[in-house]
Amino acid sequence: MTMETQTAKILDGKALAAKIQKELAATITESQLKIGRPPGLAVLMVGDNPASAAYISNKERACAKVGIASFGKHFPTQTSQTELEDVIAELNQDEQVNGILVQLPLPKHLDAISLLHRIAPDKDADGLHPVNLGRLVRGEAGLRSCTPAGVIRLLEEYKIPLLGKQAVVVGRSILVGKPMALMLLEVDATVTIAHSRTQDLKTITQNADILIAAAGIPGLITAQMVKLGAVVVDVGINRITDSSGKSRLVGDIDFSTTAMVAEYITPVPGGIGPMTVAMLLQNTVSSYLQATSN
Ligand SMILES: Nc1nc2c(c(=O)[nH]1)N[C@@H](CN(C=O)c1ccc(C(=O)N[C@@H](CCC(=O)O)C(=O)O)cc1)CN2
Repeated sequence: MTMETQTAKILDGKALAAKIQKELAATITESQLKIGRPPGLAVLMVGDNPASAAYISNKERACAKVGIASFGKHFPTQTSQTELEDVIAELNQDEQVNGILVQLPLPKHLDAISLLHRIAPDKDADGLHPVNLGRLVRGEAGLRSCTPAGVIRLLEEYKIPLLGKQAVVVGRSILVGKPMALMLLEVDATVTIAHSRTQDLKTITQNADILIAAAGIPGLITAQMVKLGAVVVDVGINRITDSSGKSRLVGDIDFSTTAMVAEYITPVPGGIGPMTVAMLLQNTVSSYLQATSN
């Protein structure tokens, strides 16, 4: 009896993120000689969500690697909206700080959207301010949301054709799904957004040349839902505990079965997660170069 094995090629986000970080480090070394200081990124975290704390130390390590000064600001869970707004107002004025991000999710009593509105659009390292989202809608230059920008950059690196292709995005969050759909439109894909209320998801995903799963549901997409030869991108990052009691990361795509039908697939971990961090560093460096260009 022969065992069926993976046939899809891997879209290696970890390797591409390392390459981008190397390029950014070179840019920073060169620019710093003229500018006299490094780029700065402020990361605001509220509360003690262990996953958020891990993602932040990941971002801080990446900053240190490329030469970005990171200013971590950790606040207790009960911090008020006004206190955070005041901190953001100070950071907006601080010349050492070129990028500001608020780690999500926030504790329930805080209004994340209105905090994001307070970040100066040109320091919006996560690309989630309405001005930057508006620029994306209009196809203008601006800071792009990190995860979807990472998806596009990875597809471009592997020269995956997007023009005229049927792209399906499963998920409609402001962090990923909606900006992802707009970025796919920017490169002339034909885009469908599916979500939790979509009827007959399988019929829609089976039509996708490019399938982006960003629903936050472990294993939502199985091989039966994927067209033969499709390009499958997994944005989900879900920590699950398996039957042996071990905790591990899985995506929204059932990797082992889907890899038998797809042409390309992203792994979790090692796919879009590292690309998100690389795009955050890239946004911070572009804000720095823009702010110091006069
Ligand atoms: N303000 C933001 N909050 C959140 C974002 C975001 O982009 N901006 N995205 C996620 C979390 N996130 C970044 O903040 C993030 C998650 C995971 C990774 C990553 O590199 N994951 C690795 C695996 C790491 C592990 O072993 O745990 C991988 O996929 O290879 C990067 C960024 C929610 N909040």
